[in-house]
Amino acid sequence: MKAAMLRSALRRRRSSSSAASTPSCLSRRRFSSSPAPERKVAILGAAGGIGQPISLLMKLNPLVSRLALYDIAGTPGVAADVSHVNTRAEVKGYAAEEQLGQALEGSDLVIIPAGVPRKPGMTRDDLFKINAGIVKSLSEAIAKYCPNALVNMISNPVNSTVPIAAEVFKSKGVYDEKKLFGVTTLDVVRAKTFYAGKAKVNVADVNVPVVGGHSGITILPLFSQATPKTNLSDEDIKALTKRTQDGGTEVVEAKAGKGSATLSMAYAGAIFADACLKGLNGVPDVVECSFVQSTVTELPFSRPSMLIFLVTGESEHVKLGKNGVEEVLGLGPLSDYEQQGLEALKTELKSSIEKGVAFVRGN
Ligand SMILES: NC(=O)c1ccc[n+]([C@@H]2O[C@H](COP(=O)([O-])OP(=O)(O)OC[C@H]3O[C@@H](n4cnc5c(N)ncnc54)[C@H](O)[C@@H]3O)[C@@H](O)[C@H]2O)c1
Ligand SMILES: O=C(O)C[C@H](O)C(=O)O
Repeated sequence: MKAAMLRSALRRRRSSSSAASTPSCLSRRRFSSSPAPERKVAILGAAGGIGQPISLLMKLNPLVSRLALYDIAGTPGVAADVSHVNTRAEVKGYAAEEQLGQALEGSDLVIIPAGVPRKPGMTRDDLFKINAGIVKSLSEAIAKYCPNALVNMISNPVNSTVPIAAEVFKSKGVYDEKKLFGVTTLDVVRAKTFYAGKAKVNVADVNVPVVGGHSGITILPLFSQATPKTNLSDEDIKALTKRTQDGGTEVVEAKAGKGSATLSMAYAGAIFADACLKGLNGVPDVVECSFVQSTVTELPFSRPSMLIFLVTGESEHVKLGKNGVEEVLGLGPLSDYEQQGLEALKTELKSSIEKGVAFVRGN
């Protein structure tokens, strides 16, 4: 049932006009004379490697009317620079911690790329030590100043930072699982690019769902559901899966100590943020993959308030609506290889989720 719904939603999405599937900053709607509803977007970590290009992309998005750029370093320059772009959004920079409240107040959507990136030889989990604290304090501020905003978590390790934010929101009594998203769109972007290259099809026509979390084997691309259908061999599918799982490391190594993916991430983050804004604005059939809480699981709730993402933590196809996640669409039919991948990722994903939860609970 869920699989059929998913297929039909994805079909609708592919066949629909640009409204649901083309990022607004890339669509001709930016020349439209009728403005979309007022929407405030806050970017926390706006002066960083991801923060700067995603600030620009959100400034280009006609769905944004106010753009709040917050960082603990370098904000004034970035805000002044971006503010000169002649598009709808009014840009304001917020530079110090005491300005965080103002940056967040009235936000419909908060995008979080704050935190340190990997260097060669590191895992995403190695970032936990620093980034967990950053995400916790930013989440506390969101709970205080804009508890109803949608939150797009980019900071790594996503498999733990999303549970951290959820636990903070729960502790403040403002948690709504429909509004918290781990941004895994970059895995989808990569899977599409690599599939199109291998299958020699037009990348613009390609769709590949990616489920699971956002780290190594927890990233599970579902090439069996990729469209257009092609006759790639099992070996090709294995190689594509591995390359998608290692995509972040490929960039980290190529940057040789100067950080991780920033430009492709900003692109992916802007696509996901745009989908959230479209959902808020009531555009129908907006479907993306994201790391969200879900009760679609065969596992029992082992602790009453423990986070159970799908099967202890899966990315999901979510249909976005006026309140955030409107519907979790499920995994769809998996090949044997994907089913094995799903089983294999559970242990790591479960432990990353529990690590995040324990960090906030102090145990
Ligand atoms: N989800 C994904 O797919 C994905 C992809 C790429 C990178 N990332 C992650 O995104 C994060 C940022 O990467 P980057 O390359 O932009 O790093 P960066 O170091 O270039 O930028 C991070 C920014 O965060 C700011 N910052 C630090 N602490 C802050 C705080 N308390 N409040 C506000 N801002 C703060 C820094 O001043 C800096 O400007 C990393 O954790 C990285 O691993 C995630
Ligand atoms: O790989 C990283 O550390 C950054 C990010 O998660 C990515 O997938 O590019």
